[in-house]
Amino acid sequence: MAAVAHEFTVPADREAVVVTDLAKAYGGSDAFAIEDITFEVPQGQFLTLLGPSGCGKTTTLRCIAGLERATRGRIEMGGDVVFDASSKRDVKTEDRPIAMVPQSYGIWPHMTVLENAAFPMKYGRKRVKEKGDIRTRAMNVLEQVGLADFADRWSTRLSGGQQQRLALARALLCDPDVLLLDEPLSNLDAKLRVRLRGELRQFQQQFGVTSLYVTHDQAEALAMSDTVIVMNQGKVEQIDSPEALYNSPRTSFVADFIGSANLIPIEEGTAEASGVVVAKTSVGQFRCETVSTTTPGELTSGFVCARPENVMVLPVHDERALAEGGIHAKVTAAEFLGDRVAIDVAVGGLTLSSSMPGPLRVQPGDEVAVLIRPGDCLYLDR
Ligand SMILES: Nc1ncnc2c1ncn2[C@@H]1O[C@H](COP(=O)(O)OP(=O)(O)OP(=O)(O)O)[C@@H](O)[C@H]1O
Repeated sequence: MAAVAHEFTVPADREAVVVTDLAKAYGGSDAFAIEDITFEVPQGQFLTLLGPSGCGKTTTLRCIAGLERATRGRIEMGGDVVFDASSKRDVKTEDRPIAMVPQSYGIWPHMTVLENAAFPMKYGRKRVKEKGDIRTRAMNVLEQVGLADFADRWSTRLSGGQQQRLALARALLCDPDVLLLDEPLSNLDAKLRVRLRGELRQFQQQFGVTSLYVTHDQAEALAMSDTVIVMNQGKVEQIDSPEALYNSPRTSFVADFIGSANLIPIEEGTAEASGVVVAKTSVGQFRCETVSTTTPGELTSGFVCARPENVMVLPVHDERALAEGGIHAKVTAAEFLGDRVAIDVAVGGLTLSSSMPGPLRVQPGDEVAVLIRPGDCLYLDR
C-alpha cells in the first residue's frame, strides 16, 4: 500500500472548505453541469447542497471528493489547495482529508460490522498501528451509533438503518476533516429517514466534524443544516440559514422550492426607498417588504410571495376580513389533513393555497374572503 502523500491538519482559523468558481462540463461538451459555484464551509459546520434532480449537487460533491475533475475553479481544504484547474493541481481522492458516505452505504458484505468499522484505521489515510487501539476506537464509535452489540455480526445481516449507521461510523473512523454525504438516507422508508436525520445531526455535532450533505429533500435540509445552498440548473440560487431561506427567499425558485409559496405576478408597482414595495396584482394591491436588491422606482415585473400559512380563509362577512381588506374568492378544494386544513381558492384568475389550523369549515364552491396581511408577504424581483 502506498505511503500517505499529504498530511492535512485544519488550522483553527481556516475555513474547512473553500470552493471558488467551480465549473464542470462532462465529456468535453460545451454544456456545463455546474457553473460559477463559490462557497465556504467553516469548520464544524453542517452545510447542505439542496436542489431538484439534475441541478448539479452530486457533481459538486464529487469534484470536492476528487472523484470528478472540474473543468474550471479551485478547491481548498483547511487552507491547502486540493484542486486548481489553472495550475493543474489535483490531489487524489485518497489523499484528500475527507470521508464519504454514499447513497448505497458502501458496506463490505464479506466483513463483520467490526471489520467494516475498523477498515479505515488499517488501510486508510490515517492508519493506526496498535491492533488493540483499532478495536477500542472502533468499538467506541460503534457504541455511540448503537451498533456495539452487533460488532461480530455479518454486515449483510443489518437492517437498512443499521447499515446506514455503520457507514457513518466507518466514515467517522477515517478521522476526516470533512465528511461528505450523498443522499445517505434516500434508501430508507419515510419514518426511519426522519429518525435518522435527527441522529445524524446529533453525531455530527458530537464529533464536531465539518459535513457537506447532498439532498433533494427540503425538509431534511432545513432540519439538519447550519447553512443550505439551494442549487438550480447547475448554479447557486441562494446560500443562507434554513430560517433565512424560508423567511427571506431571494428568488421565486427558492420561495417555491423551500416549503410552498403563492407567487402572485405583479402588474405594476413602486419600490420605495425604505425597501417597501407597493404592488398591484390581479388579486388586489399589496404593500410588502422586499429582500431583493430593488432600486427605488417603478416596477413592471416580479411577484408578491405569500406562504400558504399566511393566507387566511375567512367567512365573507368576517369583521377582520372587512376591516383589513379581505379579497372575495371562491373555494376550489378543501381538505382536512389532521393537524391542519388545506384550502385552495380561485381569485383574480389565480389559485391561492391556504394552510390553516382546523377544523375545516368550508367546501368547494363556497364564497369566502381571503386575507393576506402586509407583514406576511414579500416582493421578489424574479
Ligand atoms: N457522468 C456524466 N456524464 C454526463 N453528464 C452527466 C454525468 N453525471 C451527471 N451528468 C449531468 O450533469 C447534470 C447534473 O447531474 P448531478 O448528478 O450532479 O445532479 P444532482 O443534482 O445530483 O441530481 P440527482 O438528485 O438526480 O442525483 C445532469 O444534467 C446530469 O445529466
